[in-house]
Amino acid sequence: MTVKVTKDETPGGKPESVTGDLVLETKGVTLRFGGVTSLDSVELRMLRGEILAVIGPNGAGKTSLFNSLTGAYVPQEGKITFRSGKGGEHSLLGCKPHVVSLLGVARTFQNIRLFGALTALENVKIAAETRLKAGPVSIMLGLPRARKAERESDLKAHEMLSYVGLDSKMNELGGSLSYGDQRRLEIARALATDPEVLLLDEPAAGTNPTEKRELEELIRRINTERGVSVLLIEHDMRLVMSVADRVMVLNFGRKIAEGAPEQVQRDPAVVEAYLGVAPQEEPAAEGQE
Ligand SMILES: Nc1ncnc2c1ncn2[C@@H]1O[C@H](COP(=O)(O)OP(=O)(O)OP(=O)(O)O)[C@@H](O)[C@H]1O
Repeated sequence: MTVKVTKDETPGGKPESVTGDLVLETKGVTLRFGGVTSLDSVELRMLRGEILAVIGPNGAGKTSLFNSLTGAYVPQEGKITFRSGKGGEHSLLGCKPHVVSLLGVARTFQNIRLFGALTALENVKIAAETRLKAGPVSIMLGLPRARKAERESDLKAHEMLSYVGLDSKMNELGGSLSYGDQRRLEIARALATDPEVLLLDEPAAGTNPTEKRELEELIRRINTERGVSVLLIEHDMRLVMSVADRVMVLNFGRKIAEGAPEQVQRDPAVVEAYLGVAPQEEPAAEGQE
């Protein structure tokens, strides 16, 4: 794999919330579509407070894993457990996506899913409202509880747009924003649900080099300032190697490697998965067998 790997120093270091306990765990997760096995006994162990990247060639099963963790797909076998920092252990297998979000696991999508005809602010407010306790009846009747919920979601949406650097664009339509801004808007929307774990599916796809650098900085801030554990799918190896604490590699639905970025990039199985051929042996030095 021809990527240069230097793990940048994280400004300010890791938050104290990195405790080393498991926040998300899968055991033997297997997902099949007819004859295609897109996940094959996948074991994921994500520590609270870490940035864990999931990489692998096209079709390796990365998005299938995200979809299984967030309730969009229901694997035929295995266990998926989320351990909330607020206490409680939850099985996510077969959970409805909105329940997964309420429990504290939020995501963005590889193919951006925003309401193009709503403003940036409205897009984030919708997500913020899912956290609040006002039901449709109290909203229709304009009851005090509903008005309070409306104010809170408005505040939250402003806060999150400002956090991702989109406050000056809050009244622009989601569909009219640049690709990089749409990706950040998706992140703001996910953050508005106050997640403990954030799943980012190819957040750098389609962004320019400046937007990539800003994204890298944003992912670090979300992790260090907000204490959010980040699971990251990304093809941009420079970004992965720069922000990830650990990397897990999938190929044909199976985990083939896991470890520190610099360790994983030297792993012969990973090099082979990316290049399609086994790495060349170093030629023996003269005088050696
Ligand atoms: N809904 C589905 N129906 C049928 N097959 C699917 C479905 N979703 C995923 N697959 C198959 O599962 C395998 C893994 O796909 P997946 O999208 O998870 O890979 P990926 O690693 O995310 O790929 P990429 O990097 O290209 O996004 C592929 O063979 C794909 O065709």
